[in-house]
Amino acid sequence: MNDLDVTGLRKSYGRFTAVDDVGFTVPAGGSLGLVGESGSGKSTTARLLLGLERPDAGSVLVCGRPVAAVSRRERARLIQIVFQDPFGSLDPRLTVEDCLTEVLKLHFPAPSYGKRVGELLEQVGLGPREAGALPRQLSGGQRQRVAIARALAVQPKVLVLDEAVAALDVSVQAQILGLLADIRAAEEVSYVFITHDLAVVGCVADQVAVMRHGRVVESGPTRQVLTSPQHDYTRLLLDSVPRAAF
Ligand SMILES: Nc1ncnc2c1ncn2[C@@H]1O[C@H](COP(=O)(O)OP(=O)(O)OP(=O)(O)O)[C@@H](O)[C@H]1O
Repeated sequence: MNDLDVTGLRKSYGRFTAVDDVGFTVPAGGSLGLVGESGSGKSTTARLLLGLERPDAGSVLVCGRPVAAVSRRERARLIQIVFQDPFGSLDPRLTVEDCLTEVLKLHFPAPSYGKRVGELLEQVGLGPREAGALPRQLSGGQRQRVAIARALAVQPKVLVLDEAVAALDVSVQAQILGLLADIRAAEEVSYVFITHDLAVVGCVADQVAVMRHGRVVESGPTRQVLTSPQHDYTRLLLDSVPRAAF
């Protein structure tokens, strides 16, 4: 069974259609890059995947379950998202340890969460020093690691990363992408990488779907799409990549 089956998604705001007949699948443990320039409908698609907005048409199934029809709590166990700027999503008053404990308490009945918090921090390359820190005492890369740990704490089937490394400098980007690749190799989780950056896609995605004006204009295995693009728009995106990353 696929981790994610997306069919015929459509979302309009007034007369403007932001997402138009978008479909893709992600197999178990797979990784899909959803690319396109600003305004192409990527973030709207992300909100539809997460069930944060209802589509006008189409469906999102995570492991065969429709996200629109399950409870919020159950949905959180199916699909999680990490945003570009975790500052906005991390509670500034909670230490890293308290932030992770809070999520674990919501989803798992256990007398002690300390061990699991330690495991999660280790998984994202953080240790006891960061456990006691507040978000403002961490670097951007460390905060993003905390956001990833928090998302993984509920053991979701699918993790959506919406421009999750866009705000980081290139060396930290590479560290986080390497970390995500290691996590995928070790856990039963699949990724949807939403990005305008084809270099990111080249590093982490098995499959890629290229969006333009709310539609998927080209999709296929990443290497194939990056090395022999079929659509003019994909070629244009590739031509505008400033660095030789693939
Ligand atoms: N709530 C909304 N109301 C009206 N229009 C919206 C709304 N959300 C998105 N749009 C429009 O839908 C289009 C797609 O936006 P979206 O944020 O999905 O694009 P994107 O590819 O993620 O771009 P970016 O990378 O800049 O976030 C844009 O033209 C945007 O103005």
